[in-house]
Amino acid sequence: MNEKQRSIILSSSSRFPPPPGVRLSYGTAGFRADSLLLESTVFRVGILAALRSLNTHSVIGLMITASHNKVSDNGIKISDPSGGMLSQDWEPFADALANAPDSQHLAQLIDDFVKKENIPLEEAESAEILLGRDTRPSGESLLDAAKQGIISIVGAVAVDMGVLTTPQLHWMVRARNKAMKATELDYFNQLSSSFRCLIDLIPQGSAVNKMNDNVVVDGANGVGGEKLEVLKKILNGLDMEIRNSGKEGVLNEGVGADYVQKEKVAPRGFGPADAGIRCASLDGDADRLVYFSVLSNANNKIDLVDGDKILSLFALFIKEQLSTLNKNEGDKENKCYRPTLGVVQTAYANGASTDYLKQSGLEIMFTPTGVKYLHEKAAEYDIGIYFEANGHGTILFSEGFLHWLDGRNSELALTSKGSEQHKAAMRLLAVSKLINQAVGDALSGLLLVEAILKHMGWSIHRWNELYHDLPSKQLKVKVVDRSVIVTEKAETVVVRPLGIQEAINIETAKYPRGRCFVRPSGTEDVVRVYAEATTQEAADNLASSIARLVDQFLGFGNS
Ligand SMILES: CC(=O)N[C@H]1[C@@H](OP(=O)(O)O)O[C@H](CO)[C@@H](O)[C@@H]1O
Ligand SMILES: [Mg+2]
Repeated sequence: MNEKQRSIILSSSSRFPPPPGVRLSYGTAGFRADSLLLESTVFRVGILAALRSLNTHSVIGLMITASHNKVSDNGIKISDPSGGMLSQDWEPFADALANAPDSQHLAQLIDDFVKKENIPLEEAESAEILLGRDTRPSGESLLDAAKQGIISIVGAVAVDMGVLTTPQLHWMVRARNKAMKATELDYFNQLSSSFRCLIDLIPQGSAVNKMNDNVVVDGANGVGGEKLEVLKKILNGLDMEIRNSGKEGVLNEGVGADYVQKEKVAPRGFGPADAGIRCASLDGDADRLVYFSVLSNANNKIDLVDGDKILSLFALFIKEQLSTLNKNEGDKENKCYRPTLGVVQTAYANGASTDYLKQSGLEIMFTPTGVKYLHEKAAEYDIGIYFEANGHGTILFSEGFLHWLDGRNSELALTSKGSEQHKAAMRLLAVSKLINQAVGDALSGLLLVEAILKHMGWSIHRWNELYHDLPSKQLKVKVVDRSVIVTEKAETVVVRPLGIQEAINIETAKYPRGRCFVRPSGTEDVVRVYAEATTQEAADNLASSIARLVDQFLGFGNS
């Protein structure tokens, strides 16, 4: 890099010194920490985003959020040109930048990296970064730090898109890079028109009643609730009530998808009066969605309808539409394209969901935890559906399949307009527009669930009855150094330290249908334990005994 560029980086970075003694890592979903520690990291990620934009000759996104974490935390993550997560081979550079001890080291790192990757710094006027933030109070000043980082690469442009959900920002980045309309209004219009299309295609006589019509949504006191209020105004055909939309109440405190899924209780603002009603919960940046219904016998207990069940509903619907589309076309090879359909889960998927999906004839793949892995795998199919149990997921359609489907749809419109086949083609096209192709999106996921339930004429109870979850339990164990745990087989087997897995196997074998695995968290300084068994008591006991084992092998020796 030239002297001018170098001196700009040196002087601007000296205004954002890193907090002493803090080591940050890009982790499962970007950098996350107490917001007071993040200014320097965010500034440096701004630089990285500008370099990434130059390197890919595309628009890059930068989102300031800590999702479901407490309001005093914040974080930053990057959207790649496709709208997906930052390419994993840049993560070590992100880590190195964030942890450079001073401006000199930082400038040197950048210089080395620019040379190594052949980044055309002299073309910086073509770098453009879209910035978004959630509703956290620290967001504004952190966004400013990110801007300072971006503009310290001479010529790079930062565009502040304001308060957004994480999936909205990813959607915009993807749309911009495909030269499509990319404003927030375009996003809302695409969602509402494709939703309307699915509603208009609902078979006559589907059992609809008032109870089935109404959905109540917990907005986690965050950006999702706020945006849903806007979407609701332009939506047609959905009776929706939004609570915890952030006007009062603290972000993620006793509310939101993470709380509902982990604690299995109703969020604040919901109670016995809601018994039987279909309810949904978003997380703090609206990329996760779970459903629930409040049980009448108090204690705020709920029936949880988690990401696995959303996945099952989507898979069922897609499979049904595909088989309708391909009906009677057995001998006409050219018309009958058999797209590959795959489902992607992690080890946290409830075993009952995996059994159900297998019995339904679906191909299931497992990846390690973290959307970046699931997304990558799902993209290998013509239609790839992925979900984490916690409610993050989406449906990906390959360009090739969409191209074929478009053609088939036009053909059917001419030869058999309004036929079942034609409707199936239109539904699949509408789903591909409704569901976010960049990342899991609670807003678009919610609309798709609502449309499918209406299509099937199902209540939340009917949906929940698809299969019965096996009782499960999750625990966290603090250990001395969680990075010593190395896992294989999509995190289901510990290969290091030696001996742990054998001990886990012996313990698990004591429980009928017992399943258990441990892995180091990518977002918290803990080891997570997951156990499943035929009764809640057995799952609890299995989880506790494995947690003790982990502590014996790796902990501080308290057990
Ligand atoms: C068990 C669990 O829910 N893990 C979450 C959590 O990751 P951990 O690596 O387990 O901390 O946060 C990730 C990012 O939000 C999410 O992708 C993942 O599913
Ligand atoms: Mg989130």
